[in-house]
Amino acid sequence: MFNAVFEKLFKLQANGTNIKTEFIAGLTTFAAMSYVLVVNPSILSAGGMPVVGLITVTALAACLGTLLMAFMTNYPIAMAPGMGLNAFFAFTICLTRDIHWEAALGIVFWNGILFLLLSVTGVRTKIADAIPAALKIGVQCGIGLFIAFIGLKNAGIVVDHPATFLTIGDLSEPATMLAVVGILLTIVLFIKKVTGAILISVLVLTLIGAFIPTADGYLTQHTDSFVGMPDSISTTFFAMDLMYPIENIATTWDLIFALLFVNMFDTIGTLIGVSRRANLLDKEGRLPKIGPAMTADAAASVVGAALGTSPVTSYVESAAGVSSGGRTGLTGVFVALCFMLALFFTPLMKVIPLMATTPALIMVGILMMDSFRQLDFDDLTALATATVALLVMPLTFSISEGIAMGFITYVGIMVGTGKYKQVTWITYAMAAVFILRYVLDLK
Ligand SMILES: Nc1ncnc2[nH]cnc12
Repeated sequence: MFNAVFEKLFKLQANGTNIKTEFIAGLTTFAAMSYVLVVNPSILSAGGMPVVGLITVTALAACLGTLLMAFMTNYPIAMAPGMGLNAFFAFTICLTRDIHWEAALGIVFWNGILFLLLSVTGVRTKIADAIPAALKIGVQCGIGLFIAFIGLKNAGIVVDHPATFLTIGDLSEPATMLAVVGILLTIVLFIKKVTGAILISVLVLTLIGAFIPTADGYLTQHTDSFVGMPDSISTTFFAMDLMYPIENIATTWDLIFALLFVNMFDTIGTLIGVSRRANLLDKEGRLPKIGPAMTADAAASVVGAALGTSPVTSYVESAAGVSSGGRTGLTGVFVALCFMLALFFTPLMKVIPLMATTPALIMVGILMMDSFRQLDFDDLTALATATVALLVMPLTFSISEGIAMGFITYVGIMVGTGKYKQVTWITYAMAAVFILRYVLDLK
């Protein structure tokens, strides 16, 4: 019976998949992105939000956003409050600008509405189509490096350094060492074609972590109970101050614009990157349902603001599930279910160490790099454009900056080499907006 319903809703056969594959893909994507349940509350509370209930808010936002994407597009793309976007919310809007979190949620709401308007009017689709093919490859690989970098940072394998910015961490630390072992384990499992390799490694690392002592207990903290009722979200639910951004438009417009920019290009980059990996692009390299995908993404931010979190966005970690075979919205339905179930395991969720998710992130990074070979290495314009995007993303910790720099590089080279007639006006317009944004320092 389920077979028939799922077949009808998600066209499993036509997409070369089945319920079991989609189930494993859903678990894998969830495993790769589950850190959001721990990290998002800690970042939002750093901006002054009351921490109680934020795990519930994060899980609900991820669940609803992912379901929107699953049913509106049938793509295996999961959503959750985005990293980077949450940092912008907490550190720039709340702390630097001294705006109360309820007013900041109002800013997120209006950003979502504007985003929605751009999506339903098709402006965003035109923008996505204007991205040159080489830049799309650079974006996919750059996101791979970005996500691998998040993993390396979470595990302490790469740490900051006052003279060189970055350096190798202390690999004699048991947690860091375990992450390194986990990375190798994941790669070996993948080469051996073990189904659910990423998920297995997260679970193995969490288990081993329970036996590794640290200064304050064990790496995977021991807990008396694994299950419990979720915390209430009454403090943040519909707490957004919708009038603040309107009444203070002179001081909030640039924040709304910045959020809109980052959100839009994070989304475009992620959608293109993940769908390239899932072979969802058509012959011209375009994503057929990019319009509905963007609308779902924008609507999720509005829902997120109402629940009480920073913008909800398409997650690059979806590439983990795609790598284990996920091809349809059914993957997303399983991800959403996992988020719902995780709520009742809040005590258990709290003990999965951050570093246990590192191998998943590194593996996704490695897999996303493989499309670099599709680049025409004899075409220096393509190579330079893709390389700039690829480098800038991890180094600036931002998908958007990578896209911006890639656009500017591409247009700069085309104009400089006299091929300016081959560039579409919308690509020129995009490059102009990016240049203006840097010149006016609208970050
Ligand atoms: N901002 C973001 N965009 C895409 N994927 C993400 N995964 C975590 N944060 C993300």
